[in-house]
Amino acid sequence: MGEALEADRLLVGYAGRPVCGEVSFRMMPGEVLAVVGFNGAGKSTVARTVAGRQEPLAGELRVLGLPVMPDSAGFRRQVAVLFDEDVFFPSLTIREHLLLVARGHSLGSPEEAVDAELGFFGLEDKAGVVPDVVSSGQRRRLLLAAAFIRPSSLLILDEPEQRLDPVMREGLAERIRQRADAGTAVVLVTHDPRLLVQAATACLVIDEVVEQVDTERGAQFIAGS
Ligand SMILES: Nc1ncnc2c1ncn2[C@@H]1O[C@H](COP(=O)(O)OP(=O)(O)OP(=O)(O)O)[C@@H](O)[C@H]1O
Repeated sequence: MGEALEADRLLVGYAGRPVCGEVSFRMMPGEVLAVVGFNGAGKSTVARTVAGRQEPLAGELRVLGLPVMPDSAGFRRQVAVLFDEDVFFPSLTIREHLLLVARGHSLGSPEEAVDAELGFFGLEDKAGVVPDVVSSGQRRRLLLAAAFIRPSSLLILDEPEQRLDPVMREGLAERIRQRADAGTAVVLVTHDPRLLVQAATACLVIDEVVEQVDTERGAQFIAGS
C-alpha cells in the first residue's frame, strides 16, 4: 500500500513569501493527521496547498503517489475538502445539495445515502429548505454532510469543529474515525484538543519549525503543557 500523502520540505505561502517553516510528513491510508498551531501559523495555507488550491513555493508534494493536479477530475474524485467557506447553490434545498453530490459521485443508492447523512447531521427537518434560511451551524453541518457522503481517499477538513455544538463535535470525531477505519487518510486542521485526542493518529505542529509528533504529545502541545 502506497502513501496517501507525502510532503517533503514543502514551503507554503503567498506571493513568494513563506508563512511557516518547511513541512515534511507522510500519511498512509487510514491515518488522521491533526494540523495544529497558533492563529496565523499557516495551517489553512498548508491544507489549501495540499488540496491544490494554491501552488507550493518549494518542495515536493504527492497525493496518492501523484503530483497535486486540482484540474484533474481524477484528483478531485479522490480528494474531498471542507474549508471555511459557505458555498451553496442559492435555489437548491439542503436535500438537493446532498443529492447532487451523491449522484455526482455515482453512489449506488443516493436517496438512502442522503437520508442517512441528513439523519446523522440532524438536518431531517431542514431537508426541504434552502441553506440561506437555516442557522450557520446547520449550514456547517450541510457542508460536512457533503464532504462525508462522497467517497474519498484523502479528506481535508479545515477546522471542521467551527460552529458545531459539543454533541455534534463528538459525532464528528466518530465520523472521522469511521472514515479513517475505512481507509481514507484525513488531514484535520483543528483548534479542538478533544477532537484531536478522539480522532487523530498523528499531529503536525506548525510553527517557525514544523514538527510531526505523536498524538499524545500533540495534545499536550495544544493544552500548553
Ligand atoms: N490570501 C492570502 N494572501 C496573503 N496572505 C494570507 C492569505 N491568507 C492568509 N494569509 C496570511 O498567511 C498567514 C497564515 O494564514 P493561515 O490562514 O494559513 O493561518 P492559520 O494557521 O490557518 O490560522 P487560524 O488558526 O487563524 O485559522 C497569516 O499571516 C495570514 O495573514
